[in-house]
Amino acid sequence: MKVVILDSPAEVARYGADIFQQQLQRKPASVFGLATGSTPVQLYRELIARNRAGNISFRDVRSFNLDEYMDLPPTHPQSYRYFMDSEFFDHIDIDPANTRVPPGDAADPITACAEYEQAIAGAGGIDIQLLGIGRNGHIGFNEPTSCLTSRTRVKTLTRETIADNARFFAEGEHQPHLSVTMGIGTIMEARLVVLLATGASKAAAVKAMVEGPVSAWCPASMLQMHPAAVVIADEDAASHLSDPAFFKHIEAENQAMLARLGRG
Ligand SMILES: N[C@@H]1[C@@H](O)[C@H](O)[C@@H](COP(=O)(O)O)O[C@@H]1O
Repeated sequence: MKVVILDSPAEVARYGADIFQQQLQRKPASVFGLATGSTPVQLYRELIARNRAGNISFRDVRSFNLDEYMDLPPTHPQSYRYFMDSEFFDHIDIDPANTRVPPGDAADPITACAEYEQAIAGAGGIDIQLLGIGRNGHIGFNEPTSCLTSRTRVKTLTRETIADNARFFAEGEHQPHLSVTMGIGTIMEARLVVLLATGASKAAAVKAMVEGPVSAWCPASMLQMHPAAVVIADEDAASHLSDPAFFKHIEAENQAMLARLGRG
């Protein structure tokens, strides 16, 4: 697991956007696994700006989102489909038909989850999976105790996650307690995983993910087993790590090596 610690959320967004840009230059028809939440919004804005400037194109990209609430119609402002359209897809040159979000409103979610997995496999698998992290270490909606090899399925949200996300719902408004999420096994099959973490509220989860035992109590800790996972954290989110200076040293060495190889 590579850990990159940067000064600010803006730098986290730029570093993440650079990874997507390099991937698009290598493979214009990339398959992206995308995430919602407040953390990736700046990265999406950065990608939108680069798309508008003509530096990158999403014309041939296909995308699969990580998760969706159960029983919220795609037109609901808190649905993740609505979020992705309004925060990202509506502002870039992606073909809307190539964007998929898990089937939260399917009449038969079990069959629909299996079809979602088949669609990812049919697209050739995910090149980059973008992730945020919940305060309890969840990724997607894979809450603590999730099976570490799980596939796309219906998941019950913890009380903590429901409370964390309540800020997005109006008082008295129905807030789903169920979700459809890619599984941890699904995420682990992505060729590259990029997890963004910003703010002090994520510091304990980041420490558990990076330093803790691999455990279903911290689903993100499974990324320690991924051959190509990059955690991009700001100083606040990295503040509980035992030795942040070591990760900075590694990154400086990596950048120097890339510069020597002419890939900086
Ligand atoms: N299902 C999403 C996750 O994919 C996201 O990573 C997490 C953190 O959100 P935020 O980035 O707003 O802190 O919240 C939600 O529960």
